[in-house]
Amino acid sequence: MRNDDEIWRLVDDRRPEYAALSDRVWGMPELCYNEHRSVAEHIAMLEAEGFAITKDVAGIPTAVMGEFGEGGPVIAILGEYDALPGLSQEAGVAEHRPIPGDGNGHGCGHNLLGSASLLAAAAVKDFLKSNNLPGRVRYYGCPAEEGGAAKGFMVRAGAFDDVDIAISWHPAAFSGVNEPISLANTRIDFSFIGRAAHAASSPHLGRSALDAIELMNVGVNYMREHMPSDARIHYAYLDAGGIAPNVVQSRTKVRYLIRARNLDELNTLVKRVRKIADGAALMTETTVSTQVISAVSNLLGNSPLEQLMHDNFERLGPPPFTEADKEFAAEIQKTLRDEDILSAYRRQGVVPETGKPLCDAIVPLGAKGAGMNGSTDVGDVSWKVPTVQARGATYAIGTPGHSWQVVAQGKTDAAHTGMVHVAKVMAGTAVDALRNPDIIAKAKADHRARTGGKPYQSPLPPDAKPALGMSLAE
Ligand SMILES: Nc1ccc(C(=O)N[C@@H](CCC(=O)O)C(=O)O)cc1
Repeated sequence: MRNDDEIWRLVDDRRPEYAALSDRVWGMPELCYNEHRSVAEHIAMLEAEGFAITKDVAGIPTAVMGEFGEGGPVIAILGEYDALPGLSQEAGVAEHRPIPGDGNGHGCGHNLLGSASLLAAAAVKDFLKSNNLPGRVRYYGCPAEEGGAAKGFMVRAGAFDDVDIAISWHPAAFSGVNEPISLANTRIDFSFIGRAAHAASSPHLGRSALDAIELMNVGVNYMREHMPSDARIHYAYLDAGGIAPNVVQSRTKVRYLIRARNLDELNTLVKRVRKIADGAALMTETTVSTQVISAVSNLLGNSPLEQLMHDNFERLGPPPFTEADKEFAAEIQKTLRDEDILSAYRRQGVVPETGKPLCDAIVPLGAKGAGMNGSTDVGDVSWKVPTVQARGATYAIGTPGHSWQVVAQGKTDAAHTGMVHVAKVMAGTAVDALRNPDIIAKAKADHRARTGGKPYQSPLPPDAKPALGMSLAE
């Protein structure tokens, strides 16, 4: 029997337990640093599997690490389990049907992300055991990917200092090695303080903190034409100053999310946004203070690991979706526009096909897609240690990210099949690296060449802390 067969069987055997874990986490969608029940599910599974468990990684109550093995290289497999606000949705239906409750939903598929990564780590554990191999496999349960930069705080606290390589994945419409392109970003809250006054009888005595935000937004809107074209700036009002139009708003808060190709471009933009905020405060005779909520680096690729993971994809073939899987995916596609589907192909750099609801091929390594204009805190792990990510098909082609359609497809057989499939790819990649130290040496050399040997620098200001217990709308 080939060893890669053994590792894949170790993954397959666990499908029922890990599909159930994913479904339970789907059913308790928790946000940014509030994933207490979800991490408890992951801890219970780590205990059942016999991992040595470290809780509260980096002082974060919803972060966990499980380790198995002795000596040898350290392979980290990264999982996530946070959900998104406003995306509550019934499972298995092809229409928008929110569930009564808190409104949260697994609109980025992190229920699958965490379960597949833990599944892969568990299979590698048993492989190490049965083959009596030196080496350590770790599962990192990472919270708050959606806006909390938890992995950045974990890296900064030293949680990856002795890791040799890191492996992760993300649910997607296509299967293949993830193109290692994402935007660096930071979230900064700007709080303005003015002076309240009767808006009709003494408006001249008031100084509007709401005007300050509006002028800041206008300033940033004018700046947009004069920034790198792939940079992004978004904002959300956290506090517009109250509901009374006849009171001059004295306190307001706006959250800015600023993104750029790399940290240098990001830092330049952040300085300009800060100047605009100061300008708005000057114009309105208000004061402004700021708090950095999160910051993440762009992704750094690693050619040897990408090749290794791609070889695993090729050996395994595409996920074995059934006719029933395709039928439901086709129902989901009826809720999408042709433009959604075409743009999904374009983003992958793959020639569009019609009448194909689910991925049935492996995206070629190096296919030139549009690049990811989103961000991920895996970026910070990737600057610290050689890192590779898969994308694993779990939903219909064209499904937009962060949508009710992702949530609706989060518990399907297709989702479970995609989860098991990508767990095999990750476990196979880990086992190949464990059995062949040369691969790890090559991955490290590639990493050194890309970073120029410069030690990792956190984009987080030294006084920034994980935004624990903070609701996203605070
Ligand atoms: N493979 C993926 C990784 C991240 C995301 C994503 O949507 N991330 C969020 C949060 C990123 C952050 O702020 O760190 C975003 O870009 O807005 C999507 C696909």
